[in-house]
Amino acid sequence: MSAIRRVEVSGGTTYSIEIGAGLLDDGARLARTVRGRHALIVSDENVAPLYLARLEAALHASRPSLSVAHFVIPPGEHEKTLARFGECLGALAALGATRDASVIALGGGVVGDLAGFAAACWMRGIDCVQVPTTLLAMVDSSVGGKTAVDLPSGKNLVGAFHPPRAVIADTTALRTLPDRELRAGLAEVVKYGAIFDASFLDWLEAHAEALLARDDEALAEAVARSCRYKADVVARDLYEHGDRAMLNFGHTFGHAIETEQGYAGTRGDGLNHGEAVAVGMVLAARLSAALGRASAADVDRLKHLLERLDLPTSIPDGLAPQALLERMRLDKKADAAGLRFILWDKAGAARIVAGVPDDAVLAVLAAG
Ligand SMILES: NC(=O)c1ccc[n+]([C@@H]2O[C@H](COP(=O)([O-])OP(=O)(O)OC[C@H]3O[C@@H](n4cnc5c(N)ncnc54)[C@H](O)[C@@H]3O)[C@@H](O)[C@H]2O)c1
Ligand SMILES: O=C(O)C(=O)C[C@@H](O)[C@H](O)[C@H](O)COP(=O)(O)O
Ligand SMILES: [Zn+2]
Repeated sequence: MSAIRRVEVSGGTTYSIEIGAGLLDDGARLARTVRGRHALIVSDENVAPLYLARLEAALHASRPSLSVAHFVIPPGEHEKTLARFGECLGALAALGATRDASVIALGGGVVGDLAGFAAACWMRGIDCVQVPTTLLAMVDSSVGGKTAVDLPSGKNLVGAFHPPRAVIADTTALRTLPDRELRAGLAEVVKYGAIFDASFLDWLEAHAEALLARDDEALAEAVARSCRYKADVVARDLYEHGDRAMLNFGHTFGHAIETEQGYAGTRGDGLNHGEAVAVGMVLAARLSAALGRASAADVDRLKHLLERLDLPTSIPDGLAPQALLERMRLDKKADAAGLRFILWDKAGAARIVAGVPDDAVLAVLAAG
């Protein structure tokens, strides 16, 4: 087994993110994170045939007394719903899950958000162990404790902050990830450089080809560095009263696109989350430049890097600017005073900005 990278997350609850090849088969490591007698593994129909039996076997070998059940949903953002959340709670009830039970989220961010929210709510909160299998989930959604489901009216509108008990990321799972989903994860990786550290953008520019070619070392390094950026801000601001909102760079635009497209991304006829964030980051960067806050050169740099990673950088056809603006009004950063955006001062430095005129936003949306 190659070296395991470990990132500690503090801020209320403390837990470890462990990143390495082969961790899915490390039953002892998995079992150490699971208290009690019951564990419900939540997964989706793409991931379960690949990894569920392995995870169950590893757990059983290490803790034969553990009562393990699974709840498997169809794949896709359109499944991150209150209805599936209810079914997941039903699966916990059928298992007889007590307050020391665990939910194990085996999959991408959809599974992680849904399973995490079920864990947050079952008996007012039980453990959730995140076992991310997409790049996006390894670098972002498995960390930090944001859990949620979508409503037709907006992304992640029903949820809770519920930090995981542990995150165990087996990087070999990335070998089966479709190219499109790998690229989607890279969008959130670029986000960390864009908001926190221009030197990480340099690193990404130097390693773009290696990442796309799934070089093990480059991917593991990208995961670990991303987790460190996220752990750092989550430790300071778990509940997103301040700096954590930087992680929403590109998301006000991106979530509006996903919602307006009816969460069609993973069904193939819309943008998935990472793709929508890629477009959203370019729009947020353009808005920053339009308001005199960032240079055109930095906007071009970001766009060029995303293009090299084969990510979309413009709004898909058929989405009206006014409709997207209306979607943004349910963004969770908005308050009684209106919308707030994460804007750029320059590459590697972002801030939350209120009072952005609708006209400026509409102009950016109209330019695509
Ligand atoms: N909670 C957070 O902080 C946070 C952060 C970022 C994103 N998110 C959420 O995460 C979701 C997006 O997550 P995602 O990009 O992982 O999408 P996803 O969960 O839909 O997974 C993408 C696709 O890859 C498949 N898949 C997963 N792992 C695989 C593997 N190893 N091999 C083959 N196929 C595999 C899935 O079945 C799915 O079809 C969105 O709902 C987004 O809102 C949450
Ligand atoms: O962890 C965070 O904080 C983030 O904002 C990470 C985002 O990448 C993620 O998409 C998150 O789910 C968005 O949160 P929301 O509060 O805008 O729904
Ligand atoms: Zn995101």
